[in-house]
Amino acid sequence: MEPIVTVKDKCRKCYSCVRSCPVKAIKVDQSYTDIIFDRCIGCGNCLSNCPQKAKIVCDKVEVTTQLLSSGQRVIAVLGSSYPAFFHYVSPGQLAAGLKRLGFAEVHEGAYGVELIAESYARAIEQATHPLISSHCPAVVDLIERHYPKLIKNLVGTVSPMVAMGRFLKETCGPETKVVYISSCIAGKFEAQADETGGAIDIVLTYRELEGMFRNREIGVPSLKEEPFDGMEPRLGRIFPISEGTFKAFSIATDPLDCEIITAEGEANVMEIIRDLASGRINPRIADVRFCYDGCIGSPGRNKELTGLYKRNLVISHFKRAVPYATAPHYLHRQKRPNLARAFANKSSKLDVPRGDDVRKILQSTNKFAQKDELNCRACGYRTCRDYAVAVHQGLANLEMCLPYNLQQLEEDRGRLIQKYELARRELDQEYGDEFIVGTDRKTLEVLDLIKQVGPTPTTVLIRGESGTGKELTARAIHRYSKRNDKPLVTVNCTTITDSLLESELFGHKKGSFTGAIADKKGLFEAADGGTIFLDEIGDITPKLQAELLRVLDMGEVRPVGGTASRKVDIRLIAATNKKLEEGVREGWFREDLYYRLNVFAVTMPPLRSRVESIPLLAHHFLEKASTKLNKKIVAIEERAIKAMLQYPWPGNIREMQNIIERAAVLTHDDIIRLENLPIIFTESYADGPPLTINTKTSFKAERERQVTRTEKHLIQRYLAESGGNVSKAAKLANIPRRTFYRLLDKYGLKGKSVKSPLADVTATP
Ligand SMILES: Nc1ncnc2c1ncn2[C@@H]1O[C@H](COP(=O)(O)OP(=O)(O)OP(=O)(O)O)[C@@H](O)[C@H]1O
Repeated sequence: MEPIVTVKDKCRKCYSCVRSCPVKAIKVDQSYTDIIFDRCIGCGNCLSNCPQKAKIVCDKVEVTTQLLSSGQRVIAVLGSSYPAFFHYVSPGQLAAGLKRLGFAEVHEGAYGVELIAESYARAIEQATHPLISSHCPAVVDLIERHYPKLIKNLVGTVSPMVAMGRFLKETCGPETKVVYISSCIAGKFEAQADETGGAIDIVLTYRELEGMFRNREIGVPSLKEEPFDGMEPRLGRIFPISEGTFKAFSIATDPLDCEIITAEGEANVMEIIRDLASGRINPRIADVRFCYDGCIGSPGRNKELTGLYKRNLVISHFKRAVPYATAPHYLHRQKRPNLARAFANKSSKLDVPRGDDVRKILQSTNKFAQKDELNCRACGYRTCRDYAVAVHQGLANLEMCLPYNLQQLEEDRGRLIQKYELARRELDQEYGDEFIVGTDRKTLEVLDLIKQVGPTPTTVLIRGESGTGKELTARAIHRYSKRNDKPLVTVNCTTITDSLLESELFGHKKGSFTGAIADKKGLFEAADGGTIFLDEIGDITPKLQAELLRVLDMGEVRPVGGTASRKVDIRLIAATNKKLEEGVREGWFREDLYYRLNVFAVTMPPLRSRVESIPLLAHHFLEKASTKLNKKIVAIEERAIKAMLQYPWPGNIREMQNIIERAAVLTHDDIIRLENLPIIFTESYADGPPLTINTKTSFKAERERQVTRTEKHLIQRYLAESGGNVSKAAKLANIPRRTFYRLLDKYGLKGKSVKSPLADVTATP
C-alpha cells in the first residue's frame, strides 16, 4: 500500500495538488487526480494543500495495533521533532503513554542523528566533489527520480531514522520490531525503499499516534512520567530546527563560508539542486531539507503552533532533563551499526513534445497567439506551455483550462438560449395566445369551468380523448390563476422511463444511481410557487403514485436517494384520457390518489360533438398555418368546410390542425380547396364529385368501378367511426368480422391506416 491515498469521491479537481507538486507527479483522471508514485518524492505537499482532504496518509494505526498485540517485542522511536508536536505533555508522560500502548521500549530518534554525525564529518573531510546531504528522504527521492546525475554527490550515509532502526536491530536482535513516529511523510516512503527497507517496520505520524491514544482512551497528560530507554541524545535534539543539522553534527559553520551551505524549503532546495546540477555552484557540502523550518515544518507538523514557537520548544527540550533508564547492553555495545547506504537511478523520463505538438494542444484550447496564453495557473501549471506539455505527456487533459472552459460555457449558454427561444416560439405557435376557440355549447361550458376554478388553489383533473385540448385548458387555468406570474411546468408522464420520471419530478442526490453525477433539483421544485401540469397521469407507476400522493398530502418533495424533504408550494393540474375509475377497480390506479386528483374535473368534449365550432376552428388553424408557413392563404373553400363537417375526427382538434397545415402546404393559390384535404375527405364529401363516365368501358365495368369505390369508402368510414377497431367497425356495419377483414384485405387497408386520413394518404399516394 502506497503511503498516500486518494479518496476519489472527495476529489473535486481543483488542481491544488497539481499546483503544489514540485515534480509533476500528479495525473488528472476523468473524475479525480492521482499520484504517480514513480515520480513522487513524498514531500507531502499534495496532502497539506488539498482543500477537500482527498489526499490522505495511509493509516497504519491498525497494523501497529495488531503488531503490539502479537506478543512480539516492539520498540517505539520518537522523531527528533516530537517536542514541537506533543507540547502539551512532558517527554516522560509521552514515554508512559507509549508503554501503555504496549511498546516494550521508547527511544528518542535524535540519537540517530548522533549516530550519523561522524560519517558526515568524515565525508566532508574526504570530499573530492560537492556533497549533498542525504538525511532528508524527500531530497534523496528528488535526486534519485529527477536529478540522477547528482546521485554521486549524495552522502552515502543513511538518515537518522534508518540509523536508529539498524542500531536497534543490531543491538536487540533482528526479530525486534521498530515503529518510528515522526511528522515526516517522506519517511514513510523511505521505510519502503529497497536501499533502506527492513530497518523500520512501521512509520507512524504523530497524529496517528494521537489517534491510538484516543482509541485506547489513554489520557497522556494525566499519566505519571516514565523514563526513556536506550541512549540519551544531546546535540541530536537540535537537528529538527532550521540550520540545526551542522550544530547537531558538531560541524562549525560560518555565514561567510561558501563551502558549507544550507537550504530549507522547496523553493530554496530546488534552486540549489538546479545550481548543483548545472555546476553553477561548487560547495564542499550542501545541507538540504525539503521542508521550510527544517523537520519541525514537515507535513505532519502541529499546525496550531507557529514556527518560532516550535523552534523554542525544541530548544527548551534540548536544555531540559529527560528521565532515562538506559539498559547496560546499550551502554556497552562494541560494534557501530552499518550506516552506509546506496542510491539508485529511479528516474522515468516523460516524452518531450515537439514544438508542433505543443502548438496543436494550445490551439485546441483556443490559444492561437501569445496574447491568448494567459498563464493564469488555474490548471495547476505555471504556464500554458507547461500545461500543454503535460497534456502531451498524458498528465493533464484539455478540460482543465479554466478560461477555455468559461468560453465554452458561454458559447453553450448562447446555444441553449437560442434553443430555448426556438422551443418557446414553437410552443407559442402551438398554443398561440392560449385562447380556446369555439362557440358550441360544450366549449362554452368548459370556458365557464376554467374561469371558475382558475383563481382557486384547487387541484384539477382534465379528462378527454387525445387532442381535445387538455393541455390548452391546463394553460388557460394557470393563466386565470393567481400564480400566473410564476412558472407553469408541464410534464408528459409517458415520454420518459419511470425511474427517470421520478428523478425528473422530485430531483436526485449525487450518486443515487449511475449517471447521477451531481445533485439535481426536480420539476416540482422548478414549479415552486406556480403550477405543475402532469399530462397522461393515468400512466404513472404505483410507486410514483404513492410518491405523488405524499407531495399532495404533505406539500413536500424528497429527491431520489435523499433522506430530507423540501417544502414546495405548487398547484397541480393533471390530465388523462384513461378511465381512472376502471384503474381503481382493477388496481392499477390508487383510489386515494384518484380522489385527491378528482377534486374538480373538467371533461373535454370530442370534436365530433362540437361540430358547430368546426368552421371557426378551421379558420383559426388556417391563420396559424399561414403565419407559420409565411404563406398568404385567405380562405377555405365551402366544399372543404362541408367535408370537414361530415368527417368523424377520431384524432380530434390536433388532427384538424395538422390537416389544415398540410392543406396550406399543398395549396397553390390563396385558398384551401377540398382537393388539398386528404383523400378521405373527397370521398366522403356528401355531394360527391360529379360522376365521370368512361365511355370506352361497358356499363358493367363502370358500375363495378363505382361500386368498388363506394364500398372502399364505406369500410373506411366504419373503421374511422370505431376508432380503427375492426371488431367494433364490423359490428357497426352489421357484417361478420371475417367478412370485414376480407374487405380490408381487398382494399389493402389496415385499422391504423383508416384511423388517420393522413396515414391513409401516405399509404396510397
Ligand atoms: N378549442 C381549441 N381552440 C384552439 N386550439 C385548440 C383547441 N383545442 C385544442 N387546440 C389545439 O389543438 C392541439 C392539441 O391540443 P392539446 O395539446 O391541448 O390536446 P391534448 O388533449 O392535451 O392532447 P393529448 O391528449 O394528445 O396530450 C394544440 O395545438 C391546441 O392548441
